[in-house]
Amino acid sequence: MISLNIEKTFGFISKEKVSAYDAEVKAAQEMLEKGTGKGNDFLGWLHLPSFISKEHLAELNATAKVLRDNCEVVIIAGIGGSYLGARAVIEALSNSFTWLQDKKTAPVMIYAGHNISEDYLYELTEYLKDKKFGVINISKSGTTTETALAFRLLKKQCEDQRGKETAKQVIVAVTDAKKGAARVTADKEGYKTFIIPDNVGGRFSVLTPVGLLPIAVAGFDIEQLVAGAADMEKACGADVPFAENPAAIYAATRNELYRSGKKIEILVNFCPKLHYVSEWWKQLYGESEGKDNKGIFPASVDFSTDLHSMGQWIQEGERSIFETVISLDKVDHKLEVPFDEANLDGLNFLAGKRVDEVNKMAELGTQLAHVDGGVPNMRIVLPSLNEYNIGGLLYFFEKACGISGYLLGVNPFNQPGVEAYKKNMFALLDKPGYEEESKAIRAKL
Ligand SMILES: O=P(O)(O)OC[C@H]1O[C@](O)(CO)[C@@H](O)[C@@H]1O
Repeated sequence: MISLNIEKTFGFISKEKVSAYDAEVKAAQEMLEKGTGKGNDFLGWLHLPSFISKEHLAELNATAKVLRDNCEVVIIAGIGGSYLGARAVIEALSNSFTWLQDKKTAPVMIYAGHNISEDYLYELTEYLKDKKFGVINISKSGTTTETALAFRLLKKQCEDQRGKETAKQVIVAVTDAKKGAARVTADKEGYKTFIIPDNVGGRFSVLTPVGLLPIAVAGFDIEQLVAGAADMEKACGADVPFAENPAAIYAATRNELYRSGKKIEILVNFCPKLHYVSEWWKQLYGESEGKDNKGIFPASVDFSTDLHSMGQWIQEGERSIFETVISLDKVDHKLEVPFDEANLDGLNFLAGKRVDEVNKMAELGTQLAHVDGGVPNMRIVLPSLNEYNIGGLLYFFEKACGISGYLLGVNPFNQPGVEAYKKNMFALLDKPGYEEESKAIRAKL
């Protein structure tokens, strides 16, 4: 299970002030538990891990098997919360070069419906031309343009290449129980469907079929993922005292840092497999807290890579940032730096050391340098990359986000601001029903 260390924030904020959040956090936990806070119709994620049944997981695994048995490639069509959680888990647990390996143990997983790039979609459809592929179409609203557009292309291509009957076996929809175009299409075509519960918002949906189905298709153990989340649900429960509750401490510390003028939180990893965990986290916190002209700006970096690009800014730029490091304790493989007689590169001081030891010293050196440079540092220790630990990490962030949003005084479960670009785009594209907006926006051009 993960652990949290906030010692390296205490040169910037006081331990006493963080501890003083106890009452506020209790109130936030109570609002979540009793459903008395803002956005209380979207609390379905709160006890989701402990409610997921064996039968539900078996049904997901059975559908995953159909896709695994019948597809060389599976496209996950979705955007935001409808793909980031799945991608975060799959990339964290996969071999870094999985798609280049000759011996495949699972279909190649490809993501679409998260951009509107013509080149991306053209190149994808070209690649798929000789592939037996399937699609998981994921959209809670069922009407998101990026996803709907990609799915329209993929559905046609799948039917053209594999025939309508096979296409029905290898296209699965994850969407609302009743409404939206994705639901209408799935019902009409007779696709297997999974429901995204009404009371679970997109960014909190990784432990629904939105995340679980693609993760199972990729060959990972969704029972262990859910078990890790369920144990974290207990560890972060409302009955767990503040000082022992990692979600409470994380939420309190980041809010105290924010109140002290640290407006940007940078999520850091030293393992590229965690890149999409950060992408998922950015949506979770960005959409939940960035409203009412408030909110910590969630940013992320992959170290040590980005130490050579963003390192300068972090070390010496405006002191409005803090870092939260996901520190991977145990790596999966062993690789030692070889001894070289000639030592032309001068690296013999590392000979015999594990590559991970070098990485760990880079991590420690960075933490000390950044703290010295005025950047408060929190550290989340992830024991190793497996389903159980990742499940726990995801739930930890979700729970802390719910608490943190209430500490900030916003509704953490809506995202009204996302509509502005959509309205303008539809007006510019002359979508029926947007006639007035079209006129108004053209007048501005
Ligand atoms: O699942 P949907 O409805 O396609 O939405 C995808 C994403 O788009 C948003 O609704 C923003 O428009 C996110 O909150 C969500 O995760």
